[in-house]
Amino acid sequence: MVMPNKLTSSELEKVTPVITVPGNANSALVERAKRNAMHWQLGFDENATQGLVLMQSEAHLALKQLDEPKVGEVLVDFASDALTFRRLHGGGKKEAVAKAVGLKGQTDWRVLDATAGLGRDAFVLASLGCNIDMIERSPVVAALLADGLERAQHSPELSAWLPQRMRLHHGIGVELMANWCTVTQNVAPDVVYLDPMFPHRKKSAAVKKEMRLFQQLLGPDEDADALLAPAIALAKKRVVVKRPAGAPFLAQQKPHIEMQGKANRFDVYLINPKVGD
Ligand SMILES: C[S@@+](CC[C@H](N)C(=O)[O-])C[C@H]1O[C@@H](n2cnc3c(N)ncnc32)[C@H](O)[C@@H]1O
Repeated sequence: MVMPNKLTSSELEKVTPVITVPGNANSALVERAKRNAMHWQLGFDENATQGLVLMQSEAHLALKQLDEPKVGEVLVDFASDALTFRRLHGGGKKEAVAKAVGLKGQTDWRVLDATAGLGRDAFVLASLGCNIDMIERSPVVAALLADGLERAQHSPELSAWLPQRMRLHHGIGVELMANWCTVTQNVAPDVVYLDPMFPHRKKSAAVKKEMRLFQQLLGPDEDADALLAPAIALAKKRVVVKRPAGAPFLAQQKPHIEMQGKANRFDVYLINPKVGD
Protein backbone atom coordinates (compact mmCIF):
# COMPACT_ATOMS: atom_id res chain seq x y z
CA MET A 1 0.00 0.00 0.00
CA VAL A 2 1.25 3.51 -0.72
CA MET A 3 2.17 5.74 2.17
CA PRO A 4 0.22 8.94 2.63
CA ASN A 5 2.19 12.07 1.93
CA LYS A 6 2.31 15.08 4.27
CA LEU A 7 -0.35 17.45 3.01
CA THR A 8 -0.76 21.17 3.52
CA SER A 9 -3.33 22.44 5.99
CA SER A 10 -5.54 23.67 3.15
CA GLU A 11 -5.54 20.14 1.68
CA LEU A 12 -6.54 18.64 5.00
CA GLU A 13 -9.31 21.21 5.55
CA LYS A 14 -11.10 19.90 2.47
CA VAL A 15 -11.29 16.39 3.88
CA THR A 16 -14.50 15.99 5.86
CA PRO A 17 -15.57 12.34 5.53
CA VAL A 18 -14.80 9.91 8.31
CA ILE A 19 -14.42 6.18 7.77
CA THR A 20 -17.31 4.18 9.14
CA VAL A 21 -18.69 0.63 8.98
CA PRO A 22 -22.16 -0.89 8.44
CA GLY A 23 -24.30 -1.43 11.57
CA ASN A 24 -23.76 -5.19 11.55
CA ALA A 25 -19.94 -5.01 11.21
CA ASN A 26 -17.95 -7.65 13.08
CA SER A 27 -14.85 -6.76 15.09
CA ALA A 28 -12.46 -7.76 12.27
CA LEU A 29 -14.13 -5.29 9.90
CA VAL A 30 -14.08 -2.55 12.54
CA GLU A 31 -10.33 -3.14 13.02
CA ARG A 32 -9.78 -3.05 9.26
CA ALA A 33 -11.66 0.25 8.98
CA LYS A 34 -9.66 1.74 11.89
CA ARG A 35 -6.37 0.69 10.26
CA ASN A 36 -7.47 2.25 6.99
CA ALA A 37 -8.46 5.48 8.78
CA MET A 38 -5.08 5.65 10.47
CA HIS A 39 -3.20 4.92 7.26
CA TRP A 40 -4.92 7.75 5.38
CA GLN A 41 -5.01 10.07 8.40
CA LEU A 42 -8.82 10.17 8.34
CA GLY A 43 -11.23 10.10 11.27
CA PHE A 44 -13.08 6.95 12.32
CA ASP A 45 -16.64 6.88 13.63
CA GLU A 46 -18.20 3.48 14.09
CA ASN A 47 -21.68 4.99 14.57
CA ALA A 48 -21.80 7.71 11.90
CA THR A 49 -25.39 8.32 10.81
CA GLN A 50 -25.14 11.41 8.62
CA GLY A 51 -22.94 13.30 6.22
CA LEU A 52 -20.40 12.23 3.65
CA VAL A 53 -18.56 9.09 4.82
CA LEU A 54 -16.22 6.43 3.54
CA MET A 55 -18.08 3.19 4.23
CA GLN A 56 -15.79 0.21 4.80
CA SER A 57 -17.76 -2.96 4.06
CA GLU A 58 -16.44 -6.51 3.64
CA ALA A 59 -16.59 -6.02 -0.13
CA HIS A 60 -15.09 -2.56 -0.61
CA LEU A 61 -14.55 1.01 0.50
CA ALA A 62 -17.13 3.48 -0.87
CA LEU A 63 -17.90 7.19 -0.60
CA LYS A 64 -21.48 7.63 0.50
CA GLN A 65 -23.78 10.46 1.50
CA LEU A 66 -25.69 8.99 4.43
CA ASP A 67 -28.37 11.72 4.33
CA GLU A 68 -29.11 10.99 0.68
CA PRO A 69 -29.37 7.22 0.33
CA LYS A 70 -30.75 7.59 -3.22
CA VAL A 71 -27.55 9.21 -4.46
CA GLY A 72 -25.82 5.85 -4.29
CA GLU A 73 -22.16 5.32 -3.58
CA VAL A 74 -18.88 5.97 -5.34
CA LEU A 75 -16.16 3.37 -5.41
CA VAL A 76 -13.36 2.21 -7.67
CA ASP A 77 -14.22 -1.03 -9.44
CA PHE A 78 -11.92 -1.79 -12.35
CA ALA A 79 -13.84 -5.04 -12.96
CA SER A 80 -17.22 -3.22 -13.27
CA ASP A 81 -19.47 -4.07 -16.22
CA ALA A 82 -18.95 -0.61 -17.71
CA LEU A 83 -15.13 -0.71 -17.60
CA THR A 84 -15.04 -4.36 -18.71
CA PHE A 85 -17.23 -3.55 -21.71
CA ARG A 86 -15.06 -0.56 -22.56
CA ARG A 87 -11.88 -2.66 -22.19
CA LEU A 88 -13.14 -5.51 -24.36
CA HIS A 89 -15.38 -3.73 -26.87
CA GLY A 90 -14.39 -0.05 -26.68
CA GLY A 91 -12.49 1.82 -29.35
CA GLY A 92 -9.07 0.56 -28.22
CA LYS A 93 -6.33 2.83 -29.51
CA LYS A 94 -9.03 4.76 -31.39
CA GLU A 95 -10.52 5.97 -28.08
CA ALA A 96 -10.22 9.75 -27.84
CA VAL A 97 -7.97 9.56 -24.77
CA ALA A 98 -5.66 7.03 -26.48
CA LYS A 99 -5.42 9.20 -29.60
CA ALA A 100 -4.67 12.26 -27.49
CA VAL A 101 -1.92 10.45 -25.61
CA GLY A 102 -0.51 9.31 -28.97
CA LEU A 103 -0.69 5.55 -28.44
CA LYS A 104 -0.92 4.64 -32.12
CA GLY A 105 2.04 2.40 -32.90
CA GLN A 106 3.31 2.48 -29.29
CA THR A 107 3.29 -0.55 -27.03
CA ASP A 108 4.60 0.43 -23.62
CA TRP A 109 4.19 4.20 -23.33
CA ARG A 110 5.02 5.42 -19.83
CA VAL A 111 2.28 7.81 -18.67
CA LEU A 112 2.08 9.91 -15.51
CA ASP A 113 -1.52 10.76 -14.63
CA ALA A 114 -0.97 13.63 -12.21
CA THR A 115 -4.68 14.07 -11.36
CA ALA A 116 -5.73 10.45 -10.98
CA GLY A 117 -9.21 10.80 -9.42
CA LEU A 118 -10.98 7.44 -9.62
CA GLY A 119 -8.41 6.21 -12.12
CA ARG A 120 -10.73 5.53 -15.05
CA ASP A 121 -8.68 7.29 -17.71
CA ALA A 122 -5.55 5.68 -16.26
CA PHE A 123 -7.26 2.27 -16.40
CA VAL A 124 -8.24 2.72 -20.05
CA LEU A 125 -4.65 3.61 -20.91
CA ALA A 126 -3.24 0.74 -18.81
CA SER A 127 -5.59 -1.73 -20.51
CA LEU A 128 -4.09 -0.56 -23.83
CA GLY A 129 -0.60 -1.42 -22.61
CA CYS A 130 0.57 1.83 -20.97
CA ASN A 131 2.62 1.79 -17.83
CA ILE A 132 0.88 4.28 -15.53
CA ASP A 133 1.93 6.19 -12.45
CA MET A 134 -0.97 8.01 -10.81
CA ILE A 135 -0.77 10.97 -8.43
CA GLU A 136 -3.75 11.82 -6.24
CA ARG A 137 -3.67 14.44 -3.50
CA SER A 138 -6.99 13.85 -1.74
CA PRO A 139 -6.55 11.16 0.92
CA VAL A 140 -10.21 10.20 0.48
CA VAL A 141 -9.88 9.68 -3.27
CA ALA A 142 -6.48 8.02 -2.84
CA ALA A 143 -8.04 5.61 -0.30
CA LEU A 144 -10.79 4.71 -2.80
CA LEU A 145 -8.24 4.21 -5.55
CA ALA A 146 -5.95 2.10 -3.34
CA ASP A 147 -8.97 -0.05 -2.42
CA GLY A 148 -9.80 -0.54 -6.13
CA LEU A 149 -6.20 -1.46 -6.95
CA GLU A 150 -6.12 -3.92 -4.06
CA ARG A 151 -9.30 -5.65 -5.25
CA ALA A 152 -7.97 -5.78 -8.83
CA GLN A 153 -5.13 -7.97 -7.53
CA HIS A 154 -7.72 -10.67 -6.81
CA SER A 155 -9.71 -10.33 -10.03
CA PRO A 156 -9.18 -13.21 -12.48
CA GLU A 157 -9.40 -10.82 -15.48
CA LEU A 158 -7.14 -8.10 -14.08
CA SER A 159 -4.62 -9.63 -11.70
CA ALA A 160 -2.24 -10.80 -14.44
CA TRP A 161 -1.52 -7.33 -15.79
CA LEU A 162 -3.09 -4.46 -13.84
CA PRO A 163 -0.90 -4.46 -10.70
CA GLN A 164 2.26 -4.25 -12.81
CA ARG A 165 0.90 -1.41 -14.94
CA MET A 166 -0.81 0.92 -12.42
CA ARG A 167 0.88 2.50 -9.41
CA LEU A 168 -0.56 5.08 -7.01
CA HIS A 169 1.40 7.91 -5.39
CA HIS A 170 -0.40 9.97 -2.76
CA GLY A 171 0.76 13.57 -2.90
CA ILE A 172 0.57 16.88 -4.67
CA GLY A 173 1.13 16.81 -8.41
CA VAL A 174 3.23 19.96 -8.70
CA GLU A 175 5.59 18.85 -5.92
CA LEU A 176 5.96 15.24 -7.00
CA MET A 177 6.50 16.18 -10.64
CA ALA A 178 9.25 18.64 -9.70
CA ASN A 179 11.22 15.80 -8.05
CA TRP A 180 9.83 12.89 -10.03
CA CYS A 181 12.98 11.08 -11.07
CA THR A 182 14.68 11.26 -7.67
CA VAL A 183 11.66 10.75 -5.42
CA THR A 184 10.29 7.74 -7.23
CA GLN A 185 13.48 6.51 -8.91
CA ASN A 186 11.43 6.48 -12.05
CA VAL A 187 12.48 7.50 -15.49
CA ALA A 188 10.66 10.50 -16.92
CA PRO A 189 7.26 9.68 -18.40
CA ASP A 190 6.63 9.88 -22.14
CA VAL A 191 3.33 11.60 -21.42
CA VAL A 192 1.93 13.59 -18.51
CA TYR A 193 -1.87 13.46 -18.41
CA LEU A 194 -3.88 16.12 -16.56
CA ASP A 195 -7.62 16.14 -15.84
CA PRO A 196 -8.22 18.63 -13.02
CA MET A 197 -11.75 19.27 -11.76
CA PHE A 198 -13.34 22.11 -13.64
CA PRO A 199 -15.81 24.38 -11.82
CA HIS A 200 -19.34 23.44 -12.93
CA ARG A 201 -21.41 26.54 -12.58
CA LYS A 202 -24.81 24.95 -13.28
CA LYS A 203 -26.31 22.51 -10.78
CA SER A 204 -28.08 20.37 -13.35
CA ALA A 205 -29.63 16.94 -12.90
CA ALA A 206 -27.27 15.83 -15.62
CA VAL A 207 -24.31 16.29 -13.29
CA LYS A 208 -23.81 12.67 -12.36
CA LYS A 209 -24.08 11.43 -8.76
CA GLU A 210 -20.39 10.78 -8.65
CA MET A 211 -19.54 14.26 -9.87
CA ARG A 212 -21.88 15.74 -7.24
CA LEU A 213 -20.21 13.81 -4.43
CA PHE A 214 -16.82 14.72 -5.80
CA GLN A 215 -17.69 18.40 -5.99
CA GLN A 216 -18.94 18.23 -2.41
CA LEU A 217 -15.71 16.54 -1.36
CA LEU A 218 -13.09 18.39 -3.35
CA GLY A 219 -14.53 21.51 -4.94
CA PRO A 220 -12.93 22.72 -8.16
CA ASP A 221 -9.15 22.43 -8.50
CA GLU A 222 -8.58 26.19 -8.33
CA ASP A 223 -4.81 25.73 -8.56
CA ALA A 224 -4.97 23.60 -11.71
CA ASP A 225 -3.05 26.12 -13.86
CA ALA A 226 0.09 25.45 -11.80
CA LEU A 227 0.21 21.86 -13.08
CA LEU A 228 1.02 22.71 -16.68
CA ALA A 229 4.58 24.07 -16.41
CA PRO A 230 6.02 21.16 -14.33
CA ALA A 231 4.20 18.71 -16.58
CA ILE A 232 5.78 20.24 -19.68
CA ALA A 233 9.19 20.25 -17.97
CA LEU A 234 8.88 16.54 -17.09
CA ALA A 235 7.21 14.85 -20.08
CA LYS A 236 9.46 13.46 -22.80
CA LYS A 237 6.92 13.52 -25.62
CA ARG A 238 3.69 15.34 -24.74
CA VAL A 239 1.34 16.70 -22.12
CA VAL A 240 -2.37 16.00 -22.54
CA VAL A 241 -4.98 18.09 -20.73
CA LYS A 242 -8.61 16.96 -20.61
CA ARG A 243 -11.03 19.90 -20.46
CA PRO A 244 -14.80 20.20 -20.71
CA ALA A 245 -15.79 21.33 -24.22
CA GLY A 246 -15.72 25.12 -24.28
CA ALA A 247 -13.48 25.51 -21.20
CA PRO A 248 -10.51 27.88 -21.45
CA PHE A 249 -7.01 26.44 -21.96
CA LEU A 250 -5.13 25.44 -18.82
CA ALA A 251 -2.89 28.34 -17.71
CA GLN A 252 -4.25 30.20 -20.76
CA GLN A 253 -1.63 28.37 -22.81
CA LYS A 254 -2.65 27.42 -26.32
CA PRO A 255 -1.91 23.77 -27.13
CA HIS A 256 -0.32 22.49 -30.34
CA ILE A 257 -3.33 20.25 -31.01
CA GLU A 258 -6.96 20.44 -29.86
CA MET A 259 -8.96 17.22 -30.14
CA GLN A 260 -12.66 17.87 -29.80
CA GLY A 261 -14.83 15.08 -28.36
CA LYS A 262 -18.56 15.10 -27.54
CA ALA A 263 -18.29 16.27 -23.94
CA ASN A 264 -14.56 16.88 -23.61
CA ARG A 265 -11.65 18.40 -25.42
CA PHE A 266 -8.12 17.07 -25.23
CA ASP A 267 -5.45 19.77 -25.46
CA VAL A 268 -2.11 18.34 -26.53
CA TYR A 269 1.19 20.13 -25.83
CA LEU A 270 4.04 18.60 -27.81
CA ILE A 271 7.48 18.70 -26.23
CA ASN A 272 9.51 18.71 -29.43
CA PRO A 273 7.00 19.54 -32.11
CA LYS A 274 8.10 18.43 -35.56
CA VAL A 275 6.46 19.15 -38.86
CA GLY A 276 3.74 16.52 -39.33
CA ASP A 277 3.12 15.92 -35.58
C1 LIG B 1 -11.58 15.21 -12.45
S1 LIG B 1 -10.70 14.19 -11.34
C2 LIG B 1 -9.80 13.12 -12.41
C3 LIG B 1 -10.62 12.02 -13.00
C4 LIG B 1 -9.80 10.95 -13.67
N1 LIG B 1 -9.21 11.43 -14.90
C5 LIG B 1 -10.60 9.70 -13.93
O1 LIG B 1 -10.64 9.24 -15.09
O2 LIG B 1 -11.17 9.15 -12.97
C6 LIG B 1 -9.42 15.22 -10.74
C7 LIG B 1 -8.64 14.62 -9.58
O3 LIG B 1 -7.36 15.24 -9.54
C8 LIG B 1 -6.99 15.48 -8.21
N2 LIG B 1 -6.02 16.59 -8.23
C9 LIG B 1 -6.25 17.85 -8.64
N3 LIG B 1 -5.15 18.60 -8.55
C10 LIG B 1 -4.17 17.79 -8.10
C11 LIG B 1 -2.80 17.97 -7.79
N4 LIG B 1 -2.21 19.16 -7.93
N5 LIG B 1 -2.10 16.92 -7.36
C12 LIG B 1 -2.69 15.70 -7.22
N6 LIG B 1 -4.00 15.47 -7.46
C13 LIG B 1 -4.72 16.50 -7.90
C14 LIG B 1 -8.29 15.80 -7.50
O4 LIG B 1 -8.19 15.55 -6.09
C15 LIG B 1 -9.27 14.85 -8.22
O5 LIG B 1 -9.37 13.62 -7.53
